[in-house]
Order: sequence, then C-alpha cells, then structure tokens
Amino acid sequence: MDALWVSDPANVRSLSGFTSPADGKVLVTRQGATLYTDARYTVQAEQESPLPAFIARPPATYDHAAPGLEGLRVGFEAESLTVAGLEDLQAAWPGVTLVPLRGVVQELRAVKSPGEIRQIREAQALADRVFGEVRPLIRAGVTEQDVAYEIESRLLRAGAESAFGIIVASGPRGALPHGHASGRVIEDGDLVTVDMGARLGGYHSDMTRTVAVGTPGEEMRRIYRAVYEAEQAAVAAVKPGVRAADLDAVARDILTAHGLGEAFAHSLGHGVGLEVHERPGLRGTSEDVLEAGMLVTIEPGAYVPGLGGVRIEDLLLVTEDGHEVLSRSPIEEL
Ligand SMILES: CSCC[C@H](N)C(=O)N1CCC[C@H]1C(=O)N[C@@H](C)C(=O)O
Repeated sequence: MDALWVSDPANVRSLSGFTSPADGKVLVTRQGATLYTDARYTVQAEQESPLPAFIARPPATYDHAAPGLEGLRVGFEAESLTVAGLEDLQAAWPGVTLVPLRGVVQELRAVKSPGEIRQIREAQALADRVFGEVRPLIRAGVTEQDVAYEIESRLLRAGAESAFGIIVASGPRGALPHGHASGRVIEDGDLVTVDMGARLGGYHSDMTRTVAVGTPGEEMRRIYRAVYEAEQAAVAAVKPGVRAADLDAVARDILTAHGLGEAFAHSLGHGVGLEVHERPGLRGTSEDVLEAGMLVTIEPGAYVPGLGGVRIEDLLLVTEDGHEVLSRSPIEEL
C-alpha cells in the first residue's frame, strides 16, 4: 500500500487522539497523516490531535486529498467503510487503486501502551468499586433493571459511562449470554449474572460475576462450580506466547468434561481497549498469539435454556512473566 484511508472510529481515535472519531477520518501516506473532520470540531481537533487537521466535509475532504494520491494504491477499511462511502471515494479519486484491507490498525491496537493500560486499570478499578457497592442491593424483590440503574448511575456520578448495555440476567434468564437487564423480579434461589464495565477516557473495562440470591438448586451450583473451574484454569494459563485457540480449549475441555461443552455458547474472551471487543480474539478459530501488553477477558459460561446460566469473567493484563488480574471483585464460592 502507498496509503491508508482510515474510517473505523476506534482506529481514527487511536491514530489521531481525536475524541469524536465518528465524525473524523485519517489519511496515512508515506509523508505523514492528516485528520479530516468538519467545522464543528475545529478547536477540538487542534486541542486533541497532534496531526494536521483539514476542516471540511465531503466532497471537499476527498478533493483535498486527491492530488497527492494520484496513481497510488490506497487501502481502505473493508469492515467499516460503507458501500456508499466506497462509491464516493471511487468517484472522487478516479486515478487511485482502492484496495480493501482488514484489521491493519486493529492489530497495532492489540498491544497497549503504558498510558492505555493505566486508563483501563482505572476503568476496571471504578467498575470494581461500583460492583462492590451494588452487590448488597442484589436481593429477592428487586428487578434486574433496578440493579442496572444502580450500576449505571454510580458510573455516571464517577465521571464514567457504562461500557455497554449492562447485562443482568437472573434465574432462567441467565441462559441468555447477552440478557440485558429486564423488568424481571429477582427471586430467592436465583443465580444472577451481572456483566458490566466502565468507559473512562474512551477506554473500556469488562467483568462478569454470577452471584447467588439465597441458595440456588444443586444443578445450578454444579454448573457454577464447573464454570469457576474452567475460568480459573484459563486464567492460570494466560502468558505471552500462548495461542488464543489453545487458551479457549483449556476452558472448553473442562466444561466438556462436565457435560457442558454445548452449553458454552461463545468464545472464551477478547481484547479490550477503545472498543469492548477487539483483538486478540480468544476463540477456537483465532490465529492470535498472546503478547505482553495485551488486555484480555477470560469469560467462560454455560447456558441451559429453561434452567439458567453462569458466566465468570476477569480482565487480565498479559505481562512479560505471565499475567495480572485487573478485576478484583470477589468471585463467590458456591
Ligand atoms: C455487549 S458487550 C458484552 C460484553 C461481555 N463481557 C462479552 O464480551 N460477552 C458476553 C458473553 C459472550 C461475550 C461476547 O460477546 N463474546 C463475543 C466476543 C463472542 O463472539 O463470543
């Protein structure tokens, strides 16, 4: 490639520092990089980005870049540029060969800088604090939405936001891996899965705890212990050089031995940063290999329709000699 047209918001932010990246693009050439945004952000772009900014809206944006790109091969982000966006580039840059690329900047983002690690550590510490405050409020008679409200309002008051729609899945709803908080009233004997994170300075945290209200039935406690065993084994295996696919197998093999292989309906985990889900992907088909400086979740789960589910998730920093668990909320023993 001679140049790269960056349209994915998290990539734009990562390369430019501009905090309204949905309204920005970055063009990287051999001479340097330029941030493109519009006049709503003239001051903000100057304050936030070390890149020279060109303030315009398309098609003036494309016209500005066109002369320097004539005859070149320019990569674009196939996963984020819309069909209409590509048609616009083709019309504006007839002398340019546009080449679809995937994951170029995402791969660079997988290993975090010390500043990024600091931000995510802070986001996770806040999430731990909030979870600790809210845990005693998770009891019979309150709704899942009550729990989510308590979490979200505390995050906002602390100057953060919720990293994603908070998952609070109680009783049989625990079988929904992405069961966003509903009006269901939590009952005595329920397991309640709470999956939450803080977004602070643009960076995310991500953690899940499944907690008991009263004493759940024997089958759910058996499932809980199996997930806990799988989670702890996968956490213990995290270190540089480990293949993501092998890590996924550590947890999956344990759950399979407990008859819960089919019930583990998603990947083991994922990288976390400017996005909640980013590289590396910890799944069976992944070719990623762990490196020091990556931040990953380990989150095996088991979901049984009609009965319920369990997920336990920690956020880990891969270090030179192994890992550090950043999520500190206690994991309950059942
Ligand atoms: C909507 S963000 C969800 C955050 C959560 N901690 C999470 O990442 N989950 C919940 C269950 C599965 C897992 C997930 O969505 N994994 C993705 C990467 C997958 O495709 O497996």
